[in-house]
Amino acid sequence: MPRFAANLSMMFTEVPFLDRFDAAAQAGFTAVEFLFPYEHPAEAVGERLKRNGLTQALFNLPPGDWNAGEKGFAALPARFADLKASLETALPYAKATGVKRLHLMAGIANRGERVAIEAFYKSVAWAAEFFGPHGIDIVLEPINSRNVPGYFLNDFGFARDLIHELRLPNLKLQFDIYHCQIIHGDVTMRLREMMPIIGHVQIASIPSRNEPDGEELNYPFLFAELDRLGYAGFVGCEYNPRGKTTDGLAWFKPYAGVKP
Ligand SMILES: O=C(O)[C@@H](O)C(=O)CO
Ligand SMILES: [Mg+2]
Repeated sequence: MPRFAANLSMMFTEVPFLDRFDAAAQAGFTAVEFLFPYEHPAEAVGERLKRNGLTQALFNLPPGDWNAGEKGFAALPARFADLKASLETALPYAKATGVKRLHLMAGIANRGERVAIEAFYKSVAWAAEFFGPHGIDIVLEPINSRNVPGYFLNDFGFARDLIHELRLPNLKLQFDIYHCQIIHGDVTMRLREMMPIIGHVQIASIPSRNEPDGEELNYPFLFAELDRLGYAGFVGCEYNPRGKTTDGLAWFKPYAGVKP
């Protein structure tokens, strides 16, 4: 049975960020993820997590100025110093939460340019080697160009090849099913092919990015497929609830309370 993690950047936004841990636990989640914790002290985040007996499944490394449109800088050659600094910023949050995987965002850059590709390889290797001694994986997530125009990493095949080429034991793929369906389709066959390198999975309905209970994909089939494939990681619920978060959790009822 999949182990679901509530995404606290998108779910339970009816309450302030730190209160979302309590709300997720009350709803039956045993794990959480979110995009960025950096506006809050690391100790406060860790305290909410532990108070609720939650496991931190994932969060993202600092992306730069998100409100100005930055989406990370791993593929931006001129931003390598920022990349290195961002790893130091994230480390206390990783320690406070005990997270075992961090998402490194690529940034807005042209994958047709060699300098961007070289910068990305260099940043990915640096980040993985930085966090390896801490027992933390770096995960890379292809993101569709409809949601994030110009995003460097918008192809699952490119991410797979890079992971195979770099051969770093703590470098994995973040397989967001929502993005995969929009970019390529053929989700089940891609899950089967890429399972050995998948470090994290995320879900949402397609195309609306709401609860995984309808529209284009048959999620009960995909959840069973993850089990058939022996996937033991987390499944992040990265969706925008249609209404109140708890009103949209009927799909989750059979899975509530599953221990990580
Ligand atoms: O799919 C997404 O958008 C997220 O997983 C993310 O990390 C970047 O926004
Ligand atoms: Mg995602």
